[in-house]
Amino acid sequence: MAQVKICGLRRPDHIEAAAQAGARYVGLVFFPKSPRAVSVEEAALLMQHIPMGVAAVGLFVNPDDALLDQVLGRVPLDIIQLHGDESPDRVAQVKALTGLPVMKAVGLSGPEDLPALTDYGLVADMLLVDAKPPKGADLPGGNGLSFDWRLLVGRKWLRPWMLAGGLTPQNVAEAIRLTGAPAVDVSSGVETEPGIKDEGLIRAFVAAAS
Ligand SMILES: O=C(O)c1ccccc1NCC(=O)[C@H](O)[C@H](O)COP(=O)(O)O
Repeated sequence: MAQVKICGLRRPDHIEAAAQAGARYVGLVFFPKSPRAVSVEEAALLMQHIPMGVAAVGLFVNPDDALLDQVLGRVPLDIIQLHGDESPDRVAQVKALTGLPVMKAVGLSGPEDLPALTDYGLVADMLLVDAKPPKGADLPGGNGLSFDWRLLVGRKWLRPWMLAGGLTPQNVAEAIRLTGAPAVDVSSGVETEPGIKDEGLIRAFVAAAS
């Protein structure tokens, strides 16, 4: 039914499990405050376990040019995911600087947040439609929170998009049915605790989404 991205992978065996299960994207988090963060060295090693046909997505939060250069000098990512407060202009700059497709995360909590998807659709290559983090949250994503999927019913954007936020093996099929999402992204829903992925949950999620 939908393509799957498993985000926040930190172990080679989990990357291999995700790929074998049929995930089309794996996410590596370059945000030090995250329990899923990887160093540049760790990421370079993890890349060796990502097979052809599976896209490596690097997740950044308000990265400066130096961080992007440093990571891309060692880690041949396929897609840059921007998950901070990056403006549309900054999205365009990152595309130009890196030469890579950029996926911009947009947090939703109500209809007032929907216009941002149109704005970013003009510059980003892909959109990640996520739940808006709670005020004061430590992380701008990966909080295991969902939003009201009915906000998305009947809507279309200029770019390919993924649905994220509080998805689990139990609810992902219903989320896809309701929203028509062509792709889905998960982190907390395939973990036993923050940052600790579970192979069985990864397999169950991909099976439920596909
Ligand atoms: O996962 C993180 O730790 C993270 C940290 C900082 C910014 C974004 C982060 N994750 C974003 C993702 O791509 C998640 O997959 C997405 O927000 C859904 O997360 P979840 O609700 O936990 O499945």
